[in-house]
Amino acid sequence: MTIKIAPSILSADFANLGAQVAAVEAGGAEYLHIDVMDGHFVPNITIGPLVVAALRERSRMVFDTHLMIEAPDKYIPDFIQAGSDLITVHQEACVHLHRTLSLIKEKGARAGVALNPATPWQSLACVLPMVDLVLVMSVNPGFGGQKFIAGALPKIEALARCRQEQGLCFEIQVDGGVNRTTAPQVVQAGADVLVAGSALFGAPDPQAEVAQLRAAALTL
Ligand SMILES: O=C(CO)[C@@H](O)[C@H](O)COP(=O)(O)O
Ligand SMILES: [Fe+2]
Repeated sequence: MTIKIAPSILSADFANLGAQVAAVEAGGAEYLHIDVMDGHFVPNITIGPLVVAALRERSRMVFDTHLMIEAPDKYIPDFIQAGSDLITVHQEACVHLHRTLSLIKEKGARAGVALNPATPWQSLACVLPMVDLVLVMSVNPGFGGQKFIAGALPKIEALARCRQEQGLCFEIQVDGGVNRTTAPQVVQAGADVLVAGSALFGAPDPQAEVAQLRAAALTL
């Protein structure tokens, strides 16, 4: 079994962002998870396209941009232009989800959709064939360092089952409270991509911690 590790820069030292990103890339992380917050959809404000463009000069990782913003269509082209490979929008923030996912693909990126802990996976039934990734939030979005919500596990299992039954190929990503203890649970449930912020950037050696987290996740 293979999984991908997606360090969330929300928990990085922003005064040393280039070095922190280089460390997790050297540690073998496949995706760089970039949390974009607008102070409306979630009660926090973070990163814009300028930061994505600056990091793009320094990294070859897949840039995985998690948009926690209202009306995302307005900013999707800017984030893709800045170097995002994958754009994930929230189901709860999209009035016309099909249109938004189509826009991401038209602009040349992979399309993901995220679900808050209170949102049932069945709300995605009509768009699953067109998405590249489903992000299951295992905390309420807005902040790093929160406790894992175990209710995410049956949702991951149901999505993995649906994917198999329908012959679909989207990745299942889990975001929030993922650490050496919770990682094996989410992988057993069927997750392919693990986002980790505080567990990686809060570790004494973030570069080494990427491999430690991967090893722990695959301990079945
Ligand atoms: O999207 C979010 C939070 O809204 C996440 O990507 C967090 O940044 C994950 O942080 P940890 O829970 O791993 O510390
Ligand atoms: Fe995130």
